[in-house]
Amino acid sequence: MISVQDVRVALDGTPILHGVSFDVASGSVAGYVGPNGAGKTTTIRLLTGALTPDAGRVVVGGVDVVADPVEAKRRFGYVPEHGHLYESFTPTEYLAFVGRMHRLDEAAIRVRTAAHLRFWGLSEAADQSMTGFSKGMKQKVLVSAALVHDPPVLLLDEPLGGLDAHAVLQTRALLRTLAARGRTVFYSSHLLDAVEKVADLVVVLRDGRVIQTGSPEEITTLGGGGSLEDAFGKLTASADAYDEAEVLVAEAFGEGGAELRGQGLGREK
Ligand SMILES: Nc1ncnc2c1ncn2[C@@H]1O[C@H](COP(=O)(O)OP(=O)(O)OP(=O)(O)O)[C@@H](O)[C@H]1O
Repeated sequence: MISVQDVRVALDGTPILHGVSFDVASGSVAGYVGPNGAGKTTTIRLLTGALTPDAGRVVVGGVDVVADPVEAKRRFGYVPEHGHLYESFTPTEYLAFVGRMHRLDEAAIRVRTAAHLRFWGLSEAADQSMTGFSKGMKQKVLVSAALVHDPPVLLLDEPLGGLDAHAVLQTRALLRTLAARGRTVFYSSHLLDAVEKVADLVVVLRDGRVIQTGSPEEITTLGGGGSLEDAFGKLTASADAYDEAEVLVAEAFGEGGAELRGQGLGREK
């Protein structure tokens, strides 16, 4: 489970999170969504212990991240937005390296590495240097590395970067399967349709505050029906994107401006 209670953080003297609270039960997937700059990555940095809150409490896998950072780190796997892996390694070497850091025995490392690489269709590339890997292939290795020690909690920051349609489906199936087996999944993303399809719980963040928490159905109902994307637009009070695009094109190309607001000529049918 994950519990974040009344967390406040300032960075360089600027308050970024203003009393953020939410709970994610074991066996569920939480989608953490919010506009650019809302504070999603800052929250993940708190969950991983990379950042210490100025106030409040952060518990991951039942362990207080500030009080016992070493034990907390054993409880989660983390897929960062811009993950770094040692590209001169092969996937087999890299996953073994990560597994050894977690003190797994060699037999467990072999079994888990083979299973993960087979799942992602990377068995044939298992012993190739990752230097020439595509972004998606590297992302699959990063997800595998986050899971190699079978953590009770999985933290993902925009995990779908570079993944093709099939890999997106696989990721969704993997997250749902992990949740069904009792793991806790925390999934931060801008991709609302992806979140809608996988999450039991959606936490909507805006300007460093949780403005809504509920199932995808509850959030869309609160937003007046439609898709999670529509509800998100209303909840986060973002301007009508089609109106804004109209004004941009008009202003940038000298065809007038604000009077076009509301016409939304390019609007999808
Ligand atoms: N080191 C820092 N010093 C000062 N402000 C920072 C620092 N890091 C982030 N911020 C600010 O904190 C706010 C939240 O940033 P954060 O990266 O958590 O947002 P986010 O929701 O992950 O955004 P995005 O969706 O664009 O990745 C932003 O306004 C950002 O400018």
